[in-house]
Amino acid sequence: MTRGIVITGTDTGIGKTVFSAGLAGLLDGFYWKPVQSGLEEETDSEVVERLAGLPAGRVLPEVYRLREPLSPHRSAEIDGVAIEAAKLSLPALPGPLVIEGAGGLMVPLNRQTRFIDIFSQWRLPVILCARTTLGTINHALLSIEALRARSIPIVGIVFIGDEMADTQKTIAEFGNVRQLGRLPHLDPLTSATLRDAMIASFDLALIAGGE
Ligand SMILES: Nc1ncnc2c1ncn2[C@@H]1O[C@H](COP(=O)(O)OP(=O)(O)OP(=O)(O)O)[C@@H](O)[C@H]1O
Ligand SMILES: C[C@H](N)[C@H](N)CCCCCC(=O)O
Ligand SMILES: [Mg+2]
Repeated sequence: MTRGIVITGTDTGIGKTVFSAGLAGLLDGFYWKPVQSGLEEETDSEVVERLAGLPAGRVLPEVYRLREPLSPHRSAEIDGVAIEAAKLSLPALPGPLVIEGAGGLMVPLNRQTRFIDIFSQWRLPVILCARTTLGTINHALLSIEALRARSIPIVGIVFIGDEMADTQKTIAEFGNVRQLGRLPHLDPLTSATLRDAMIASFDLALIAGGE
């Protein structure tokens, strides 16, 4: 297993946190959301604590907790906080770490740095999460191109939602990426249904094997 894996996505609100919770649970690992914007609703770390089924202490504290549910750069400005990339250094841990960004790759942390710049420094393998609904081909292929332009290793793509066989195949072919699996919409979404769906939908060896 690699020491860490970055979960990014084509957009915000597509299911990165739910997939990250499932993956951290499956790996019996740790979860880290370094920058959380939006504190009024359940935070991503709290969602993972609820869904991953991990023992206490496996969800690391965020480095930045920003009040407004906006792009982190703006949320930080409103809170009077300057996000410093140097503070987002990788923690050393005794097990695999699942790291979630916020939104997609080009989301800014401040007026100079975007998530993709940090991912590029970390040099960790990345899993790209994508919706299956219309519009996703463009978002997914642009995201893959941006990762490749920076030589960021791509483990593969995870789809979230109802099966769209041609869409998934088209992205995998044009993007030259592996399809790691598809997490269906779960109702109810609980720790148990998520764990069962993760086991049924993903081959851990494929994910843990890296690029
Ligand atoms: N597989 C799923 N089954 C049921 N509901 C889901 C699933 N995936 C995501 N959701 C729901 O969709 C919403 C958005 O998901 P999630 O918070 O994981 O998105 P995200 O990509 O992490 O967003 P952000 O960019 O804010 O971190 C949540 O309400 C979540 O419970
Ligand atoms: C508030 C939201 N849930 C995320 N935490 C942040 C998403 C930032 C998206 C910015 C953008 O691409 O316009
Ligand atoms: Mg999230």
